[in-house]
Amino acid sequence: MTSYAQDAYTPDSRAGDAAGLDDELAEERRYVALCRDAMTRQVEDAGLQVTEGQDVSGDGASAEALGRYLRTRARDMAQEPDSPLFFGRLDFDDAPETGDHRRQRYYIGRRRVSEHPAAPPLVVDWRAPVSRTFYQASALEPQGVAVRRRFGWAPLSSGEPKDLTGMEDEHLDRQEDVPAGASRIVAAEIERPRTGPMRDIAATIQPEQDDLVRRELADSVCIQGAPGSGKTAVGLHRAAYLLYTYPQRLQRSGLLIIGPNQTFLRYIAQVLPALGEIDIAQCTVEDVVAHHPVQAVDGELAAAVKQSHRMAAVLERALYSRVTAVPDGITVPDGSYRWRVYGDELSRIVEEVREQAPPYAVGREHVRSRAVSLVQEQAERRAGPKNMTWQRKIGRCRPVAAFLDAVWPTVRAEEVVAGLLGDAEALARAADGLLDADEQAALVWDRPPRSVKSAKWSAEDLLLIDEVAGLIERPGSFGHVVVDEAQDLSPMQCRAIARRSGFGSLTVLGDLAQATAPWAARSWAEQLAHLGKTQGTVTELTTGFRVPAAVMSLANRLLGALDVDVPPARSLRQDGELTVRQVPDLLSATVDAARRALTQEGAIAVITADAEAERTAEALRAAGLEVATSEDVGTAARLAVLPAKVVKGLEYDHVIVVEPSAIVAAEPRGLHRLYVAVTRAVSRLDVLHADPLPEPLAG
Ligand SMILES: Nc1ncnc2c1ncn2[C@@H]1O[C@H](COP(=O)(O)OP(=O)(O)OP(=O)(O)O)[C@@H](O)[C@H]1O
Repeated sequence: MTSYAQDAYTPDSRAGDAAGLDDELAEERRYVALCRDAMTRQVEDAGLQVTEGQDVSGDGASAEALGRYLRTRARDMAQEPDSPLFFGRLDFDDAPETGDHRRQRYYIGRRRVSEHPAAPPLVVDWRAPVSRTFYQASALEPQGVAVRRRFGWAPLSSGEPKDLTGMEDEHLDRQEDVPAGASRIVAAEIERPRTGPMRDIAATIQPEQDDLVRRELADSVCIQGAPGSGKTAVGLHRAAYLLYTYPQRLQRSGLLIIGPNQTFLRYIAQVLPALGEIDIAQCTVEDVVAHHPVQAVDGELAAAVKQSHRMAAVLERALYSRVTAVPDGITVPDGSYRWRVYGDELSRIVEEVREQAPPYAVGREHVRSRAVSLVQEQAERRAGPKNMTWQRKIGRCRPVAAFLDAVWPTVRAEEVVAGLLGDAEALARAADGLLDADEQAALVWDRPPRSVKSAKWSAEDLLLIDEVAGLIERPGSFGHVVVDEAQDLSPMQCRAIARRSGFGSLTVLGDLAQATAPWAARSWAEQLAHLGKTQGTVTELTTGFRVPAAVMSLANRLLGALDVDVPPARSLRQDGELTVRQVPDLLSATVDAARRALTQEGAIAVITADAEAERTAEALRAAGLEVATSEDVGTAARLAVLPAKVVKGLEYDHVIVVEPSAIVAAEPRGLHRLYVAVTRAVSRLDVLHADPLPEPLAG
């Protein structure tokens, strides 16, 4: 049974029962008022704790962190006095077996609201265990729920804050539920105009999405999802869920979100704070390995080789080529004694440590301590027990240090990489059987720098440095890492992420059909192996929440030509418009299309081949239109002109794709790029072309 108070939507109508509905709505509004009061007190309390926080914490740094946290919380709450306090209600069946005939009732919202910390919540956090039922219960499996109520919030008039305006009930106890496609409240959320950055979907998470959001922390999950199927949304909500459910473990080890570029990170930046999570590291994979500024650009072949997994083996060989044969035995002075350790004994130590394959720096220390043990055995036989201070002294004495520096020298990652790129012979030795002659030639620097310090590194070099640094010393592992647009990661980028999640788990999000990088993944099994999580499970999402059916069918025609093992997507949305027009003058047609688009609500993107973006933006500006660029996505003018390379992950109400054949021709995986471009549209897609359309779209 669905009831909509403002705008009654009643398949099983209670027509004539409008008065009853109004009463119920009035009752719910009273509950809103109660929650608002409690919320106001929470804000005041948080403000108070800010002041007190500075006095109670132990040291300056933690006082600052605590103060910052509390201030942010107080600010968030203060900024949201009118935001919907809850979006759902669950009424559970009576429990006659316990003699309890009151219906247990829970309101579900983005954050917990209570009159004081120890009181039962007025609103339960969407991540709490009981909230799972809100997302999962169905007529087939009611899970004890009698009625699920969804609330609609909207401003009563324009400019007003949002108010409770409607509700939909599903009587699961009478086997009635409303499929997602038929729910007015879900439809309103999906079809709302997009302005500004991405928003959370806590109110309308679908059961298959909820399943993924709530997987356990230890599970590594990989989500292959059609465009607009909610991969990014699921990844961000999973991050928020994990932080709520495993606070201690994740506070210790941390949670990291990796996105494809800064434009994308700006676009998603608001979702986690809106869900109550602040201070979560969000960065690109380039940021992860940013040991130095990028000051050089590699040629195509050099870049491709450096991104390939074969490079990992080359680097490992190069690093361990520094571990050399033991010259001779050593003599260690110790007061009036001289201890002799023979070369074959030392060789055995080095060999055994090498076999154990610890990180390089740890290996060096193992060799040192085992050499000291050999000395210690002799010393103790002759002169009695030796303590730690003695061991440290022997470990640092000149003969032992010289032996170590000879057979297992300390080394910096930059030196190893520069040693390869600056020396064709060294590279040939390390790359023998792994890279062919052309590949090796592409890697060697034309003009080696005078010193490692003055080397100018490319983006790919930083990956090599990170790989070697990881062999020397393992970096700390995050408890969980969410990786978006993971189909585009190269094997070496995957390895950089694997090093940072070795003891943690991963949420891997992507779409093989949207893979545009030259080294992009062909299968998830392969990508998971590079990410160090072969045990990760792959789940498909095929229902699109963004792209209307008409646009999706155009995209599915492209999909057929992409040679990827991905099922066609279906859209939940029957609205939307698609036009494909051949025009004599692209620029003036683009200006006209943009003008028409501006007469409607929402955000508009003009997507062109990379080389055409600037010219197109100028033409629109010359026509008097205000135009944003990729730098101010989600913040400035409604109309943005974007090169095709930055639109991955973004969405716009109205998309104008200009000259598809130029987008396709601009790069080897141009058809994939076009697939990404056309699937950015939420409501309307205009395709403008002067040249013939690419093959799969023609005819
Ligand atoms: N359950 C849902 N309820 C309402 N909106 C949803 C839901 N799931 C996804 N959406 C919306 O659909 C749009 C697409 O979601 P999202 O960007 O997460 O998809 P995606 O799979 O990452 O897309 P792409 O592959 O194109 O990057 C977003 O506006 C998101 O808010």
